[in-house]
Amino acid sequence: MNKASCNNIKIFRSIASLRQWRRECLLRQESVGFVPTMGALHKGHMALVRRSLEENKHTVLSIFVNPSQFAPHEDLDQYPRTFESDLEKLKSLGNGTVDAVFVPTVGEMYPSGINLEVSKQKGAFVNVLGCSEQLEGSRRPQFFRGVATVVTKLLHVVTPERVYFGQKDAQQCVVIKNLVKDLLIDTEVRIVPVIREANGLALSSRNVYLSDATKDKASIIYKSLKAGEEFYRRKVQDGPVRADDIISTIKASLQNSSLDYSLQYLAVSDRESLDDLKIVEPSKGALVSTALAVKDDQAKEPTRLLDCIILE
Ligand SMILES: Nc1ncnc2c1ncn2[C@@H]1O[C@H](COP(=O)(O)OP(=O)(O)OP(=O)(O)O)[C@@H](O)[C@H]1O
Ligand SMILES: CC(C)(CO)[C@@H](O)C(=O)[O-]
Ligand code: BAL
Repeated sequence: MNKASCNNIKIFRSIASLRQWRRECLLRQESVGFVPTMGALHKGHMALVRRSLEENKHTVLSIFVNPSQFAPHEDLDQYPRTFESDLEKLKSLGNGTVDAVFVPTVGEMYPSGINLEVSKQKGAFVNVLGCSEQLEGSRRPQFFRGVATVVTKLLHVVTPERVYFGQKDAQQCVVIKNLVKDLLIDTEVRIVPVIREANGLALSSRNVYLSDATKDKASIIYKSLKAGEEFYRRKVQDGPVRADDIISTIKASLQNSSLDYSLQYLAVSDRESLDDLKIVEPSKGALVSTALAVKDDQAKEPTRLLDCIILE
């Protein structure tokens, strides 16, 4: 069996070895929780792991930098790959850590091969229509097709009772919920709140591209979202609130900061359909999500930072 063990954490590098272990769990009627990641683990990932540990007998975490969600001009090659320190972080959780880490190869995950140019791709892909095109999708047109495809493959292999995603990637959560519903996949999707630095910056693997000074300045993103939320809370006492007024409040806060950024989108959306809202009704609430391309002297390319809050 292609399986290695590391302080009791099993490392599965092939689909067959993971499936064999999964079959044994099924025979013993033991539940499995699954945390898909692209590695470069941080406390945000650990929050997903902790939630899975609480709710399942076993937990599997996958590390796979999925090529099909990257456009040819994006950072697939530079994306941080830190397997040894990822494993150390998982081990440091102690006895209550993951049972297994699944690290498949690109060849096994894409038996027909994978080309980053969509027009040159062959084989089966999954599209979740209606919620993949706006927000992130407007900036990264092939992104959710890649995410939905790889998550479908991973769910076929792991067949977990529950799968865990972070609210930071708010649109991804909506896409995955619809994917699981529409393809009749037998797993429960669990969403875990955003984990942040003490200053409010959302943890993200791509934060490693930024200097400490820029990370400090980037904390204005969450502070600005919170300013929007406070504005909403004040106004909603008198009835529905105009989305444009929430957006203006957030933009004003961002513009008053020393962060060097260009705003890719800032939207107030329906929490389920992701449709743009003109008015936020207190009974329905809204998702406020944003992406900024942040410039840093240390990095050649701007770094895209995502964040969001839910208005309830
Ligand atoms: N700060 C966070 N709080 C909660 N969940 C998070 C956080 N950051 C990432 N996650 C979740 O961890 C899972 C794996 O994400 P991924 O490995 O892409 O890390 P990431 O930090 O989102 O990386 P990137 O910088 O590429 O966006 C996703 O479900 C993601 O939403
Ligand atoms: C869900 C995911 C692991 C699919 O590659 C990725 O998009 C991520 O880490 O958010
Ligand atoms: N967490 C999102 C993964 C990506 O940006 O590719």
